[in-house]
Amino acid sequence: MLQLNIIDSELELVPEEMCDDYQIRKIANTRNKRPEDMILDSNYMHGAIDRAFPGKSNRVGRPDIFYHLLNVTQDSILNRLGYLETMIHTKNDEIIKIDKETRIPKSYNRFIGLMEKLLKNGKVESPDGKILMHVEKGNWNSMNHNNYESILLSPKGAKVKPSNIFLRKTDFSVFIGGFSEGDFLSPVYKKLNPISIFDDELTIWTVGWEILSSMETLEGIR
Ligand SMILES: C[S@@+](CC[C@H](N)C(=O)[O-])C[C@H]1O[C@@H](n2cnc3c(N)ncnc32)[C@H](O)[C@@H]1O
Repeated sequence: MLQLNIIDSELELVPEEMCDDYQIRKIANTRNKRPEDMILDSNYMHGAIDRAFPGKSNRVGRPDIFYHLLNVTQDSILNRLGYLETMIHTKNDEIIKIDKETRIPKSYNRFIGLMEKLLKNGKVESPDGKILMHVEKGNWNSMNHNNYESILLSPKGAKVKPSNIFLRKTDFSVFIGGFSEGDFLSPVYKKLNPISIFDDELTIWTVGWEILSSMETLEGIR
Protein backbone atom coordinates (compact mmCIF):
# COMPACT_ATOMS: atom_id res chain seq x y z
CA MET A 1 0.00 0.00 0.00
CA LEU A 2 1.25 3.49 -0.82
CA GLN A 3 0.14 6.55 1.08
CA LEU A 4 1.04 9.58 -1.04
CA ASN A 5 1.17 12.71 1.11
CA ILE A 6 1.50 16.11 -0.53
CA ILE A 7 2.47 18.52 2.21
CA ASP A 8 2.66 22.29 2.82
CA SER A 9 0.48 22.65 -0.26
CA GLU A 10 -0.25 26.06 -1.70
CA LEU A 11 -3.98 25.42 -1.96
CA GLU A 12 -6.33 27.87 -0.25
CA LEU A 13 -9.34 30.15 -0.67
CA VAL A 14 -8.62 33.87 -1.19
CA PRO A 15 -7.37 35.02 2.25
CA GLU A 16 -9.21 37.82 4.08
CA GLU A 17 -6.44 40.38 3.54
CA MET A 18 -6.81 40.03 -0.25
CA CYS A 19 -10.61 40.19 -0.55
CA ASP A 20 -10.70 43.96 -1.14
CA ASP A 21 -8.02 43.98 -3.86
CA TYR A 22 -9.45 45.44 -7.11
CA GLN A 23 -8.26 42.49 -9.24
CA ILE A 24 -9.89 39.97 -6.88
CA ARG A 25 -13.16 41.99 -6.81
CA LYS A 26 -13.19 42.13 -10.62
CA ILE A 27 -12.72 38.36 -10.95
CA ALA A 28 -15.34 37.74 -8.26
CA ASN A 29 -17.83 39.97 -10.11
CA THR A 30 -17.18 38.18 -13.42
CA ARG A 31 -17.63 34.80 -11.75
CA ASN A 32 -20.58 35.95 -9.66
CA LYS A 33 -18.88 34.74 -6.47
CA ARG A 34 -17.84 36.21 -3.15
CA PRO A 35 -14.04 36.84 -3.09
CA GLU A 36 -13.60 34.59 -0.04
CA ASP A 37 -15.32 31.68 -1.84
CA MET A 38 -12.79 31.63 -4.69
CA ILE A 39 -9.60 29.58 -4.86
CA LEU A 40 -6.46 31.70 -4.78
CA ASP A 41 -4.98 31.15 -8.24
CA SER A 42 -1.77 32.87 -9.25
CA ASN A 43 -2.56 32.11 -12.92
CA TYR A 44 -5.26 34.83 -12.76
CA MET A 45 -4.45 36.72 -9.53
CA HIS A 46 -0.71 37.26 -9.95
CA GLY A 47 -0.83 41.06 -9.42
CA ALA A 48 -3.08 40.82 -6.35
CA ILE A 49 -0.84 38.13 -4.80
CA ASP A 50 2.24 40.29 -5.43
CA ARG A 51 0.54 43.23 -3.71
CA ALA A 52 -0.37 41.13 -0.65
CA PHE A 53 2.70 38.88 -0.54
CA PRO A 54 5.54 40.65 -2.43
CA GLY A 55 7.81 38.25 -4.33
CA LYS A 56 5.68 35.19 -3.57
CA SER A 57 3.34 35.13 -6.58
CA ASN A 58 5.11 32.13 -8.11
CA ARG A 59 4.72 30.04 -4.95
CA VAL A 60 1.43 31.20 -3.43
CA GLY A 61 -1.91 30.19 -5.00
CA ARG A 62 -0.98 27.19 -7.14
CA PRO A 63 -4.06 24.97 -7.59
CA ASP A 64 -2.76 24.08 -11.08
CA ILE A 65 -0.14 21.84 -9.42
CA PHE A 66 -2.87 19.67 -7.88
CA TYR A 67 -4.86 19.57 -11.10
CA HIS A 68 -1.91 17.93 -12.87
CA LEU A 69 -0.91 15.73 -9.94
CA LEU A 70 -4.41 14.41 -9.15
CA ASN A 71 -5.07 13.61 -12.80
CA VAL A 72 -1.96 11.37 -12.65
CA THR A 73 -2.71 9.74 -9.27
CA GLN A 74 -6.46 9.16 -9.53
CA ASP A 75 -6.30 7.56 -12.96
CA SER A 76 -3.20 5.44 -12.17
CA ILE A 77 -3.26 1.65 -12.30
CA LEU A 78 -2.06 1.61 -8.66
CA ASN A 79 -5.11 3.61 -7.60
CA ARG A 80 -7.55 1.64 -9.74
CA LEU A 81 -6.31 -1.57 -8.12
CA GLY A 82 -6.76 -0.09 -4.62
CA TYR A 83 -3.08 0.22 -3.56
CA LEU A 84 -3.05 4.04 -3.31
CA GLU A 85 -4.25 6.51 -0.73
CA THR A 86 -3.68 10.18 -1.63
CA MET A 87 -3.81 13.03 0.87
CA ILE A 88 -3.09 16.73 0.55
CA HIS A 89 -1.93 18.71 3.58
CA THR A 90 -2.23 22.47 3.05
CA LYS A 91 -0.07 25.23 4.49
CA ASN A 92 -3.10 26.15 6.67
CA ASP A 93 -2.95 22.71 8.34
CA GLU A 94 -5.95 21.19 6.62
CA ILE A 95 -5.75 17.60 5.42
CA ILE A 96 -7.74 16.67 2.32
CA LYS A 97 -8.49 12.95 2.08
CA ILE A 98 -9.28 11.75 -1.41
CA ASP A 99 -11.30 8.61 -2.03
CA LYS A 100 -9.83 6.25 -4.62
CA GLU A 101 -13.01 6.56 -6.71
CA THR A 102 -12.56 10.32 -7.14
CA ARG A 103 -11.90 11.26 -10.76
CA ILE A 104 -10.60 14.73 -11.60
CA PRO A 105 -12.55 16.85 -14.13
CA LYS A 106 -10.73 17.17 -17.44
CA SER A 107 -11.56 20.90 -17.53
CA TYR A 108 -9.36 23.12 -15.32
CA ASN A 109 -12.27 25.48 -14.60
CA ARG A 110 -14.42 22.60 -13.38
CA PHE A 111 -11.52 21.40 -11.19
CA ILE A 112 -11.30 24.88 -9.62
CA GLY A 113 -15.06 24.83 -8.98
CA LEU A 114 -14.71 21.43 -7.28
CA MET A 115 -11.85 22.62 -5.04
CA GLU A 116 -13.80 25.76 -4.08
CA LYS A 117 -16.74 23.60 -3.04
CA LEU A 118 -14.40 21.30 -1.08
CA LEU A 119 -12.60 24.07 0.84
CA LYS A 120 -15.83 25.98 1.51
CA ASN A 121 -18.06 23.07 2.56
CA GLY A 122 -15.39 20.68 3.88
CA LYS A 123 -16.47 17.85 1.58
CA VAL A 124 -17.49 16.85 -1.93
CA GLU A 125 -19.99 14.05 -2.49
CA SER A 126 -20.86 11.95 -5.53
CA PRO A 127 -24.46 12.18 -6.89
CA ASP A 128 -25.31 9.05 -4.84
CA GLY A 129 -24.02 10.60 -1.57
CA LYS A 130 -20.58 8.94 -1.31
CA ILE A 131 -17.92 11.27 0.17
CA LEU A 132 -15.25 11.66 -2.51
CA MET A 133 -13.07 14.25 -0.76
CA HIS A 134 -13.20 15.71 2.69
CA VAL A 135 -11.19 18.15 4.77
CA GLU A 136 -10.08 17.81 8.39
CA LYS A 137 -7.66 19.75 10.57
CA GLY A 138 -4.18 18.28 11.09
CA ASN A 139 -0.50 18.80 10.55
CA TRP A 140 1.90 16.82 8.35
CA ASN A 141 2.94 14.65 11.28
CA SER A 142 -0.60 13.40 11.86
CA MET A 143 -0.86 12.01 8.32
CA ASN A 144 1.09 8.79 8.24
CA HIS A 145 -0.04 5.45 9.56
CA ASN A 146 2.30 4.39 12.38
CA ASN A 147 3.23 1.08 10.82
CA TYR A 148 4.08 2.57 7.37
CA GLU A 149 7.69 3.29 6.46
CA SER A 150 8.11 7.05 5.84
CA ILE A 151 10.07 8.53 2.95
CA LEU A 152 10.66 12.26 2.36
CA LEU A 153 11.44 13.50 -1.14
CA SER A 154 13.48 16.62 -1.78
CA PRO A 155 15.85 17.67 -4.57
CA LYS A 156 18.37 18.39 -1.77
CA GLY A 157 18.32 14.81 -0.45
CA ALA A 158 20.74 11.92 -0.88
CA LYS A 159 20.56 10.54 -4.42
CA VAL A 160 18.55 7.33 -4.91
CA LYS A 161 17.42 5.83 -8.24
CA PRO A 162 13.58 5.72 -8.48
CA SER A 163 13.79 1.93 -8.90
CA ASN A 164 15.66 1.72 -5.55
CA ILE A 165 13.21 3.73 -3.41
CA PHE A 166 11.17 0.76 -2.23
CA LEU A 167 13.54 -2.05 -1.40
CA ARG A 168 11.42 -4.26 0.86
CA LYS A 169 7.81 -5.33 0.56
CA THR A 170 5.94 -3.24 3.09
CA ASP A 171 3.57 -0.26 3.24
CA PHE A 172 5.06 3.17 2.54
CA SER A 173 4.11 6.72 3.40
CA VAL A 174 5.78 9.12 0.94
CA PHE A 175 5.98 12.88 1.52
CA ILE A 176 6.26 15.35 -1.38
CA GLY A 177 6.20 19.15 -1.18
CA GLY A 178 3.03 20.75 -2.60
CA PHE A 179 4.73 23.98 -3.69
CA SER A 180 6.58 25.12 -6.81
CA GLU A 181 9.52 26.89 -5.19
CA GLY A 182 11.17 27.42 -1.81
CA ASP A 183 11.32 24.74 0.86
CA PHE A 184 9.05 22.89 3.31
CA LEU A 185 7.34 25.04 5.98
CA SER A 186 6.71 22.04 8.24
CA PRO A 187 9.66 20.78 10.32
CA VAL A 188 10.04 17.66 8.17
CA TYR A 189 13.83 17.50 8.30
CA LYS A 190 13.71 17.09 12.11
CA LYS A 191 12.11 13.66 11.63
CA LEU A 192 13.09 12.40 8.17
CA ASN A 193 16.23 12.35 6.04
CA PRO A 194 15.26 13.35 2.50
CA ILE A 195 16.11 11.46 -0.66
CA SER A 196 16.46 12.89 -4.18
CA ILE A 197 15.53 10.91 -7.31
CA PHE A 198 17.14 13.18 -9.91
CA ASP A 199 19.94 15.76 -10.13
CA ASP A 200 17.53 18.57 -10.96
CA GLU A 201 14.24 19.83 -9.52
CA LEU A 202 11.19 18.01 -10.94
CA THR A 203 7.49 18.93 -11.01
CA ILE A 204 5.40 17.20 -8.35
CA TRP A 205 3.37 15.31 -10.92
CA THR A 206 6.58 13.87 -12.42
CA VAL A 207 7.81 12.91 -8.93
CA GLY A 208 4.37 11.45 -8.18
CA TRP A 209 4.41 9.41 -11.38
CA GLU A 210 7.91 8.02 -10.61
CA ILE A 211 6.77 7.01 -7.12
CA LEU A 212 3.60 5.33 -8.40
CA SER A 213 5.51 3.44 -11.04
CA SER A 214 8.14 2.23 -8.51
CA MET A 215 5.33 1.08 -6.22
CA GLU A 216 3.64 -0.74 -9.11
CA THR A 217 6.89 -2.65 -9.58
CA LEU A 218 7.05 -3.48 -5.84
CA GLU A 219 3.44 -4.70 -5.87
CA GLY A 220 4.18 -6.88 -8.93
CA ILE A 221 1.73 -4.95 -11.13
CA ARG A 222 4.39 -3.83 -13.62
C1 LIG B 1 8.76 21.63 -7.47
S1 LIG B 1 9.41 20.92 -6.06
C2 LIG B 1 9.71 22.26 -5.00
C3 LIG B 1 11.15 22.47 -5.01
C4 LIG B 1 11.74 23.09 -3.81
N1 LIG B 1 12.79 23.99 -4.25
C5 LIG B 1 12.29 22.08 -2.83
O1 LIG B 1 13.47 22.19 -2.51
O2 LIG B 1 11.58 21.21 -2.34
C6 LIG B 1 8.09 20.16 -5.22
C7 LIG B 1 8.44 18.89 -4.54
O3 LIG B 1 8.74 17.89 -5.49
C8 LIG B 1 9.69 16.98 -4.94
N2 LIG B 1 10.87 16.97 -5.82
C9 LIG B 1 11.15 17.81 -6.86
N3 LIG B 1 12.30 17.45 -7.45
C10 LIG B 1 12.76 16.38 -6.78
C11 LIG B 1 13.91 15.56 -6.92
N4 LIG B 1 14.85 15.76 -7.86
N5 LIG B 1 14.06 14.52 -6.06
C12 LIG B 1 13.13 14.27 -5.09
N6 LIG B 1 12.04 15.02 -4.92
C13 LIG B 1 11.85 16.06 -5.74
C14 LIG B 1 10.00 17.44 -3.54
O4 LIG B 1 9.19 16.75 -2.62
C15 LIG B 1 9.64 18.92 -3.62
O5 LIG B 1 9.34 19.45 -2.35
